[in-house]
Amino acid sequence: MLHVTLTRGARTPYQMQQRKPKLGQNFLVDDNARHRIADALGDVSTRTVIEIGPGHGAITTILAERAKKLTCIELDRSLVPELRFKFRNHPNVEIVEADILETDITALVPAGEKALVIGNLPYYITSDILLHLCAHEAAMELAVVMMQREVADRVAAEPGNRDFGLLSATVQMHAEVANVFTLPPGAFDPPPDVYSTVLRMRFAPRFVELGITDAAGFDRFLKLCFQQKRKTLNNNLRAAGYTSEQIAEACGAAEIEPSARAEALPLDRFAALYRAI
Ligand SMILES: C[S@@+](CC[C@H](N)C(=O)[O-])C[C@H]1O[C@@H](n2cnc3c(N)ncnc32)[C@H](O)[C@@H]1O
Repeated sequence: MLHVTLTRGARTPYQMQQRKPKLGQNFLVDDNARHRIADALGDVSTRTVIEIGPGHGAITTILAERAKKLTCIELDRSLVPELRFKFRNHPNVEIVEADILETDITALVPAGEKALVIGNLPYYITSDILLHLCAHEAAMELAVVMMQREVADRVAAEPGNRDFGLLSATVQMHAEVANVFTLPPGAFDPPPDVYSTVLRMRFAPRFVELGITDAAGFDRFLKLCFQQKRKTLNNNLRAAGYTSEQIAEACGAAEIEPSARAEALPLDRFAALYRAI
């Protein structure tokens, strides 16, 4: 007979065989941290919560006791039976085997409600997940998401900061972003090579306020402005096919120097430039 003695935080033989680094599987093993991240969602007793990548259920276990409804999206099919077994006595918990990027988040949220989203994200697709959340912003109030610290710094950066870029501008058009806390690699098993930061994103699209009627067109325009981060707006927009005259005129109307770089512009200036051009 095999006898295994487990210390707190140690993995069972079952869990060891489950780890798939390609799926970004760095499991949260710091007990205090998993409570802090769950607490950052606030009162969920009347809410629908969507968890991205429940893994072995570090955060799920806490929210299963608190949420009115908890829907967990897990891509790794070998984790799904374990999760379904673990939460078999929680009728409020649903484990869905799916790729979050292929999931219609809006369809998971009952009509008239706004969901809360939580996740210790798989880091290899963090930006894609953030953009996917933004695309479904109307169905959500808040997301509390953990990601590599450097990516979180970029998402939360303000104009003029060297971290401010396309990801910052795009996400900040859809949500107010706040840094919640940062964790060292030792909070995870296996420990990643990087620190991790939890961000709170409160969905509050700014398109109407900034006079943008075509959000998708504006997102595409931002990509052109940041095409080459170190180049001036004039050069990036020239490369995108605008003439010098068009750029000079639009920059004049938007009160921007054509020699400015996109990383220095606040969102309302991008909006003014888009409207003018
Ligand atoms: C960083 S782990 C977090 C696991 C767990 N929530 C925790 O904190 O310990 C990321 C989880 O996302 C899952 N995952 C990876 N890619 C995914 C995708 N495209 N859609 C849904 N889940 C995914 C992984 O299998 C893994 O369980």
